[in-house]
Amino acid sequence: MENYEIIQTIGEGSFGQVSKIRRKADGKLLVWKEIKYGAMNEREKQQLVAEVNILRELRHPNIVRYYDRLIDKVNSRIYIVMEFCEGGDMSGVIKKCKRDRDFLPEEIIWKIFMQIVLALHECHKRKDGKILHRDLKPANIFLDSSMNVKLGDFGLSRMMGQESEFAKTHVGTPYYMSPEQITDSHYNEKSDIWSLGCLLYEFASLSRPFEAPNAGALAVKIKSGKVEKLPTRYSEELQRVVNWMLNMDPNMRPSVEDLLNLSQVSLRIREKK
Ligand SMILES: CNC(=O)c1c(C)[nH]c(/C=C2\C(=O)Nc3ccc(Cl)cc32)c1C
Repeated sequence: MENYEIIQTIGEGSFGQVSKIRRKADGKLLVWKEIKYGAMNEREKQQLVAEVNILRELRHPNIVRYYDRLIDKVNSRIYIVMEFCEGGDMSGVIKKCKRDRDFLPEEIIWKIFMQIVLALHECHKRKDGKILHRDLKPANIFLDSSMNVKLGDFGLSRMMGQESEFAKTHVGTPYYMSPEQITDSHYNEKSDIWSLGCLLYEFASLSRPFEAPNAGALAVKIKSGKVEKLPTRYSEELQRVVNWMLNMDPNMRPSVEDLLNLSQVSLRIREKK
């Protein structure tokens, strides 16, 4: 801990406080996420260690970079040191757009979407078992200083997924939960695609596809499969891709590969190179 200086707390990440820190050796700005593991049982602790090890392996320009982990045994806390993204998270961007009544230009939406698809591709393509995000939402999508999009909080979600006791005391309203997760809480990569569909919907309409005051009413809405159309300012193509990902049948949803081959996405991947 002595290698870092805490600057300020910048957010309540899922399951832990996120603070902006400075590495003393070179003054580099980073963040750390504090996770209190005192209340975890043995299995959950194993899971946490396994998932931090997953984080360490993920190296991709669109995934928040893991730098270090510090264990404070005295206070049963683990600190995960990660990349600082000075643009904050997409939930902040969406709130600002809403406040200013300013829709995101379609061009920007596709650029953001393309980078998240690339990040998911990196995780889904892994040899030894896919890493499923399980918690794709605007608050887990970060922007760095050059507007590059970074998927954050990766991997920790298995440990913190709905099924774990530890998470039960921490999880918010699961707005992006897929229909199959509600019925048989069966989670696979097509559930990540459902959440990605909810994300893309929210970037365009600045509101969630399914809103409800509590988890019960939310489940009814998600199971109804009814979704408002996007604002008419956006193309048919954007509407079609959202509808494709929000298909009630997981098998009818696109794979990450299908999304990479979309003209709107592949075009921008080539532009990036
Ligand atoms: C208002 N929000 C901010 O100012 C903000 C900024 C500038 N950065 C963040 C958050 C992160 C950040 O900058 N890097 C991160 C890596 C992992 C996680 Cl879970 C969160 C972050 C936040 C919440």
